[in-house]
Amino acid sequence: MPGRIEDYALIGDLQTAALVGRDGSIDWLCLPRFDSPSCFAALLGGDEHGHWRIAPTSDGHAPRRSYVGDSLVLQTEWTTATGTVRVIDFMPQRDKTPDVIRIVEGVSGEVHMTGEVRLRFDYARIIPWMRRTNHHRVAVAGPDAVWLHCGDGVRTVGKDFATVSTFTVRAGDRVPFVLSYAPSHQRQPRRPDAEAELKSTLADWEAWSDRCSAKMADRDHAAVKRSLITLKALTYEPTGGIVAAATAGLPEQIGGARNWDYRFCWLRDSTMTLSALLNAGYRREAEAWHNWLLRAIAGDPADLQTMYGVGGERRLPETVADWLPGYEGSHPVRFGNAAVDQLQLDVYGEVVDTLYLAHQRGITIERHVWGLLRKLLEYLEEHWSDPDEGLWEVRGPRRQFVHSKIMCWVAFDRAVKLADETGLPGPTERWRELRDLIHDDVSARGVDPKRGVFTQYYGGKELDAATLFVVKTGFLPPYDTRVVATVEAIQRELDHDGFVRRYSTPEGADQTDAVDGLAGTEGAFLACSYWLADALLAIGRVDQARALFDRVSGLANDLGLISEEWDPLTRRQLGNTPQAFTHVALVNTAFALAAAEEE
Ligand SMILES: OC[C@H]1O[C@H](O[C@H]2O[C@H](CO)[C@@H](O)[C@H](O)[C@H]2O)[C@H](O)[C@@H](O)[C@@H]1O
Repeated sequence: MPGRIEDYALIGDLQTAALVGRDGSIDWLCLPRFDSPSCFAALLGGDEHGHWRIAPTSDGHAPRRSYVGDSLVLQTEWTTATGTVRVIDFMPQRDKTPDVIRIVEGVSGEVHMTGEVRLRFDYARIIPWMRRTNHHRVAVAGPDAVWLHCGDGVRTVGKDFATVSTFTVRAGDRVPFVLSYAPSHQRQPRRPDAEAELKSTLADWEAWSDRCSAKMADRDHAAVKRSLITLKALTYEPTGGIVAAATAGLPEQIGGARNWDYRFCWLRDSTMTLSALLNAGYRREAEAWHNWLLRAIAGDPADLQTMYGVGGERRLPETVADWLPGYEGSHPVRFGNAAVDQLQLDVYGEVVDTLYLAHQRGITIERHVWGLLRKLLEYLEEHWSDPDEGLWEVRGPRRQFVHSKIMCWVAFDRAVKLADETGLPGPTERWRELRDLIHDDVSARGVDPKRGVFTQYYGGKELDAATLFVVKTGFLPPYDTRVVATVEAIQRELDHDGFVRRYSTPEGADQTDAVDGLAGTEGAFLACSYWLADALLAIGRVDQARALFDRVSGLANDLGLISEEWDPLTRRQLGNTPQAFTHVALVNTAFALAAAEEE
């Protein structure tokens, strides 16, 4: 049985990531990439779906955990009746093969430990063939091979298709375990020196963290730093692509059907991530992502997708893994994501906005990039008034979503600014006209005439937290009465016990007539809670913004990690974890608060 979502820690090597539970069990690991099939998927079922636990044989619960400094090296410490033991978990930034290293360290007394590795390939569909070599156990099936080295002197036995070890650590002992992946047709990969890798992994992360040049309030420092490290950990180093989260299938409602695969690069999520990294001084990441973007979207502008694979792949077909029970019975479990085929017009605005931010931070917009941008805007000129699935990726009918239109306005607005500020040639008069046309259209059709608030879609009555972008993007000034009325209405009516729902979902599990076309309901959407704090700041309500920011950030687990949503009733995190969208929003609100509080 997996732990609670907030029980998990993240380790990773900038190409993939693993989730480590409080009980010392790695319950999620996909190799060799974020979006590869898993070899540990206990998270979406139980131990039988693959896991690797190392923990004291008895008293194996309630450990203390922390990351070592500003790194992604995790240490979990248990105090038992006979002594204290620490397990240090990390993945070295990759040289050739992906490695997971676990060093068991005796702190005091002596502790009897049990290790159990149950490898299951292809999302737990395949039990690999295990064999023993001199120093390793190797698991092979189809294209994959995993090599496991258990510390010198640790005796292992095969039991129920798992490798089990029992050993005792005494104060001062350090017992390394190494799991390495290689394609099965290749030779055994080089076994890394665990202690040397620990040193260099710590040094890599500390050096990266030291590059942060952002200003923030002292009280927000730890949360922001951890969020930035998490965002970096979600970046696929070889290409610069940024995944929305490390996991697939974690539910937006426990036991519900809203279980999606987030191990892809959404233009929306990654442009926001990029802004946060740029604002924190991480220019190299910005340049890498910028290049990833240009490769990913190259071609016909009509083919622009909402999301891509980490290498820029375009086909991400959604399949149901009916052999997996799902997290606490939340099924179906889906791999791939059908939202890839949707029309989400907001992404045009997000892409142009990010290019504008990059330009403001000194990154040159090259001529071929400008050419691509002009083509995108030609396409948008023809299509901005089409209905779409919107940023919430509804699976109901397409609508005229107000947020999508606001972001189309952003696309033309930023293009005009870019042309004016760089001197790059373009039909700026036409872009100005389109910008004004969209503004008029949204003002006329996106506001409830009775209440004077922005609605979710043209002609609707419902609210949508995404309309807070009306002030975030500069579409309207903060003192506009429609802005203030919308902020107050969202604060009041989308409230979910002090947090914010993204839009209203009907109660009851069998209703599929909701705008999103999905059965069931969901928790408070944490990014939206931060967006409300941003909007409150914009309209001068700094104290309310601070209180909301602290409340949301207080939901992070003991390691500073947050998933997509929160259920205030059961007080549990929900959805994929850790989620870039939430951490980005945390970082951006912290920066905005720092500026407002300094004033
Ligand atoms: O709620 C339905 C949709 O949920 C997912 O999308 C959400 O996550 C994306 C990644 O963080 C984010 O960009 C989007 O705005 C969110 O709505 C899921 O990926 C969709 O397939 C699903 O329809």
